[in-house]
Amino acid sequence: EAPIPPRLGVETPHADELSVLFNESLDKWGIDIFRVDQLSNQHPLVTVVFSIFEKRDFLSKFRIHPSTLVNYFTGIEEHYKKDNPYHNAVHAADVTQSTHVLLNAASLVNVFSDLEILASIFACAIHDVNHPGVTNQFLINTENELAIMYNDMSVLENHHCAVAFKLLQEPNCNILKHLDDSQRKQLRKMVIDMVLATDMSKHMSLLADLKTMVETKKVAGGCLLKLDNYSEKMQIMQNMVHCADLSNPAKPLPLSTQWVTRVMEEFFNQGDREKALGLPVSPMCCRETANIEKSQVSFIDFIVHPLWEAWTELVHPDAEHILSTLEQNRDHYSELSATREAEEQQQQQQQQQQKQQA
Ligand SMILES: COc1ccc(C2=NN(C3CCN(c4nc(N)nc5ccccc45)CC3)C(=O)[C@@H]3CC=CC[C@H]23)cc1OC
Ligand SMILES: [Mg+2]
Ligand SMILES: [Zn+2]
Repeated sequence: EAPIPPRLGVETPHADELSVLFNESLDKWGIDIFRVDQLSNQHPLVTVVFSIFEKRDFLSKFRIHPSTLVNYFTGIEEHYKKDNPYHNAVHAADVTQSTHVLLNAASLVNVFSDLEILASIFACAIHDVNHPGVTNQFLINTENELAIMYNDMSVLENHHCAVAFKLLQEPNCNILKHLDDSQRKQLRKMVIDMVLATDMSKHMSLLADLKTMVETKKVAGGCLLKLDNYSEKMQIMQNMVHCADLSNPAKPLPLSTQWVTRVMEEFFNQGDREKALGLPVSPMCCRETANIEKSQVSFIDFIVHPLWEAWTELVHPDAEHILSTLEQNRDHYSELSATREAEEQQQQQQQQQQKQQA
């Protein structure tokens, strides 16, 4: 019989501290996921997934042996590239835990079945697996084998799904073994639909559909429609995972700034490679000219805030505190960028004066 894994799914000398942290904050927006990474001996994804599955009683509901769960998500975690500054297992753990919190919104209670919740958590955990640390456009521009494999269509997102489902076939990794065929087929379709929707090129159409749903919900007297058809329910699940994927600027500032440093480092590494290859450098990827604070303000204004505004309306009033954190953070970056701009102008004036005096 397979051995029972350790309490939190991972061997760590900090097991007590980690279980205190989870008891306090696993269900909270703003858990320090970087501390979870440290306390879990760099197994943030395994321990977050294991703890969420336990909390939601998924091991018994879906008859998943704890060692199978640990084997599979350890394999997934190993396929997240540790030397990616941003798209690594900590990001996957962050998106998974964030979605776990969003699912607990009062207005979403009884909307999703256990299978739909399992699919959402699973989709988050695997949504960036084996990410190469560059964008779809870079893979397409360099005719990378992944772009050839997926004909330039949602190249990364197709790859993440394929890697995750292939790993299920490894020995003692099939966590879906005791689902019946119909459940397994439904889960596979839902996971693919959610992961493919994390491609930023789908953002505008996803948001448009969400806004339409919010409008119809208003008409239906404010409560969330009893969503009976698959496409409406999947729209909400896709937007929920997409919100979690775009949740960095909506987290407490000390967490948000760490994500900014990480994502810009990953973008700058791509910019270095584009320069070396004589390719045009992608937006926000040039370490010499990028204005980090300005990029955050426009990322929030054009992309993150419109999405979270719509999500907050959909689940009103459960996400108000998230939207206000996002707005506070936006003002912080905007003030920072104004101060930096003023300093730069002052320096230029001083340099001009020194030139004139010389
Ligand atoms: C913490 O801070 C960030 C975290 C994640 C990302 C992410 N960014 N993106 C894209 C987003 C839109 N981008 C813009 N391009 C162009 N031409 N113009 C723009 C003008 C204003 C804003 C954005 C853009 C390209 C990159 C991903 O695709 C990642 C993968 C999936 C989800 C989000 C990720 C960015 C962050 O800060 C900038
Ligand atoms: Mg992705
Ligand atoms: Zn992601």
